[in-house]
Amino acid sequence: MRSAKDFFAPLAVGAPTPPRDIPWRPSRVIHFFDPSNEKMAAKLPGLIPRVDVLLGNLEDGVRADNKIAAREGLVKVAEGNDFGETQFWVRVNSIDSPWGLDDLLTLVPAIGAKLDVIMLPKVQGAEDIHYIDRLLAQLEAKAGLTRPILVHAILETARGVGNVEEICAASPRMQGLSLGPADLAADRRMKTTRVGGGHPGYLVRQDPNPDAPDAVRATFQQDPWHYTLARMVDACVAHGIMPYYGPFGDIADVTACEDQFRNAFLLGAVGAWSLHPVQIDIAKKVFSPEVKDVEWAKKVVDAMGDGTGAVMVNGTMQDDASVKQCRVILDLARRLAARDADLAAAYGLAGPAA
Ligand SMILES: CC(C)(COP(=O)(O)OP(=O)(O)OC[C@H]1O[C@@H](n2cnc3c(N)ncnc32)[C@H](O)[C@@H]1OP(=O)(O)O)[C@@H](O)C(=O)NCCC(=O)NCCSC(=O)C[C@](C)(O)C(=O)O
Ligand SMILES: [Mg+2]
Repeated sequence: MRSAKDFFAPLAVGAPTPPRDIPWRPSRVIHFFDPSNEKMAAKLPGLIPRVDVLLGNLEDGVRADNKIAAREGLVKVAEGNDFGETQFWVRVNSIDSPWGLDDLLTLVPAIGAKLDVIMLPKVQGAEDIHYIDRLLAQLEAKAGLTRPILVHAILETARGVGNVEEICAASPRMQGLSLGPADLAADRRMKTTRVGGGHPGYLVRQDPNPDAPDAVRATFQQDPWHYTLARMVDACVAHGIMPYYGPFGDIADVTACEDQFRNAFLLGAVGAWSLHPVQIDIAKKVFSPEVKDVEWAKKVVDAMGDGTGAVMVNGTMQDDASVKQCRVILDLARRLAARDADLAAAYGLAGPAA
């Protein structure tokens, strides 16, 4: 185990100092594209200003015979676009695959200065983060980078879920976690073949009515991802990093996608992935607080004065704890409003500096 005293020392001579805090930037939507797909790459100039995070995906979803084209395509995208306020991330291939090492050896020297975050799939434990932590420090030093690249882990194996705390704590570079529901379902031997979302068989049923034993009993679908997501949120918050819901594979079912994203938002996630342009606005809407909730939060914060004691607001008790809940909403609304004039107007909060 590393000493707490050198946790923030660079892991290679000449590498940038590891971050003490993960900077907050809007990340309601992480938009995935395949850099080997020219049609998708052609859409990027229009997509970049619409998304909080643009992510070039090199891993699953990219054909094996396109892996090198995708890596090279990502370099071209980085070189040929100005990302403005939008974050630029990559999902590299896993470190046990034939491509993971070359992804890192190519991308860090070529476009490391533009890459905000490297998303690492199939993380099993702290040892995977330690490996990439040292390797990135060596590559950053060699490339003369002055800003450390952050690391985001996908939780998509049973072992990864079991080690979630250690993964979050493994490096000051850790930026966040996403849920990988498809690989996780397979690894756990769950019997759903869907990419995220619910399942009609995963339900609870209303008790029988003794007066009408043959009456239809209502059923209520449950969320099979609730346990994992809640565990991720606790681990991330405990270590000062950010939890994200992952993908929702039923692109055509925009209603269920919105529901799944909202469940994650309510539980504490900061964003979700979009796999198709139709999911971008869903994520942005869901992960921005609703106007009525911002108005309520303002009202409670105003009524609570210095934030201590107990008062009644619209028939409900508010105290030191509930004002903190309201500040969570208001703080997020303020941060988003400061970057988005439309949200600022809707919330009645200060907008971007002119
Ligand atoms: C689902 C697919 C095949 C439907 O693609 P399509 O072309 O059949 O759809 P479409 O509706 O016909 O597309 C309309 C237009 O939008 C374009 N388009 C479509 N998608 C995008 C996009 N993302 N970004 C930019 N442009 C996009 C597409 O090229 C087309 O352009 P056109 O009008 O010029 O013909 C396609 O959207 C796609 O490949 N999306 C990304 C898939 C992906 O990244 N999968 C991996 C992430 S999920 C995962 O890995 C799991 C996890 C976490 O690991 C685990 O749970 O274990
Ligand atoms: Mg996966």
